[in-house]
Amino acid sequence: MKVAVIGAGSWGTALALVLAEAGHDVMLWARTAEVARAINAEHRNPRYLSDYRLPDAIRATSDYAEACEGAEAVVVVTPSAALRSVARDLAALIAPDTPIVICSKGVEEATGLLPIDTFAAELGAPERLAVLSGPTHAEEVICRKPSAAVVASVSEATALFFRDLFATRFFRTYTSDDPVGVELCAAFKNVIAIAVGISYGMGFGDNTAALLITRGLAEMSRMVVAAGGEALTCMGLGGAGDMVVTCMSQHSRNRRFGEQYVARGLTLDDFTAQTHMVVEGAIACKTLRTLEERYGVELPLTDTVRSVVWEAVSPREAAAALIDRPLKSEFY
Ligand SMILES: NC(=O)C1=CN([C@@H]2O[C@H](COP(=O)(O)OP(=O)(O)OC[C@H]3O[C@@H](n4cnc5c(N)ncnc54)[C@H](O)[C@@H]3O)[C@@H](O)[C@H]2O)C=CC1
Ligand SMILES: O=C(CO)COP(=O)(O)O
Repeated sequence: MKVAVIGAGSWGTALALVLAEAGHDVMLWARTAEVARAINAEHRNPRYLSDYRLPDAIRATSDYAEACEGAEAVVVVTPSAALRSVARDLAALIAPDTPIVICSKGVEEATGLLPIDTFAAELGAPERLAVLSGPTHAEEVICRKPSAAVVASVSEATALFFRDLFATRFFRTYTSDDPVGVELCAAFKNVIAIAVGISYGMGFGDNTAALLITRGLAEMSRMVVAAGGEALTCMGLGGAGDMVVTCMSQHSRNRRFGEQYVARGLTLDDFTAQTHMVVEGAIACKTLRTLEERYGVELPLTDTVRSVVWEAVSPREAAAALIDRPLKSEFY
């Protein structure tokens, strides 16, 4: 099958490899002609995961029309902040029934919309839309370490289509009918990974990390249920699975941002300038506020991360405020 992958950062590059290994012809869209040229000439992405040779079945372009020409499926892997403009660009280039899967993790800042809803607002036809999420660091997928992801869609046929499109011996895929739950979990776990990173950066230990992860899962479930998703999704690959890997893995940018930047008084701009990578949790701690207000749920960890990253509250002050919260029952 001919598959267009939109976005040639770490995750787009790793997913292109998965799709090539699954036997598809992949056209990878990169933002710059220089990256596309290098992938075609040297079979390596010069900016991300550049140690790994990419299969010959992956070709690259910086031209949207060329990427989408003849595509039988579209895989979107840009930072979440770019999703609306990607949806607008794609609208004119792909057939109205071409299936699209979004692999970005975040919430739209201006509207509080989840990725599928942002796409549906531009393209209609939510049945052909899906999201893919899970505990899947690109750095491990690119060297074919066994990993698994969930594909969620309101349409069973679309979920099955993408499940089968990606499935390989090292990348196992499951389906879900709860895109809202999967998308919210994906946005949340990045915020909690920043909190865990800050906590380690302050010299706290594994107990504190487990406390943040578990209370983060409670916060995640409250929001998912309030938004119409299923609590069980929070126990799945896109929930607990991704929460654990993002909070504990050396590969996580969100955790690294918390541990090596926020805890040391450095900013998001410092991180971006040094790595050219996206820290979705730094944006999500702001964008989730819209949903917090819309659904009237309490998100103390998300609020705390936002206050430290954006409102100049010191990590020590923020930790003290959390510890001093009134004692209560665990689940009610
Ligand atoms: N890296 C990973 O292991 C995983 C990442 N993701 C998600 O995938 C999405 C993309 O992340 P990565 O591939 O890791 O990015 P990255 O941090 O490796 O690189 C950023 C990429 O975004 C591109 N970019 C920046 N602004 C853009 C714009 N306005 N329009 C189009 N492209 C733009 C850059 O050219 C670059 O290709 C994020 O939402 C992330 O949360 C999901 C699962 C795993
Ligand atoms: O989503 C991811 C792993 O599943 C990537 O997390 P980071 O963006 O923190 O690296």
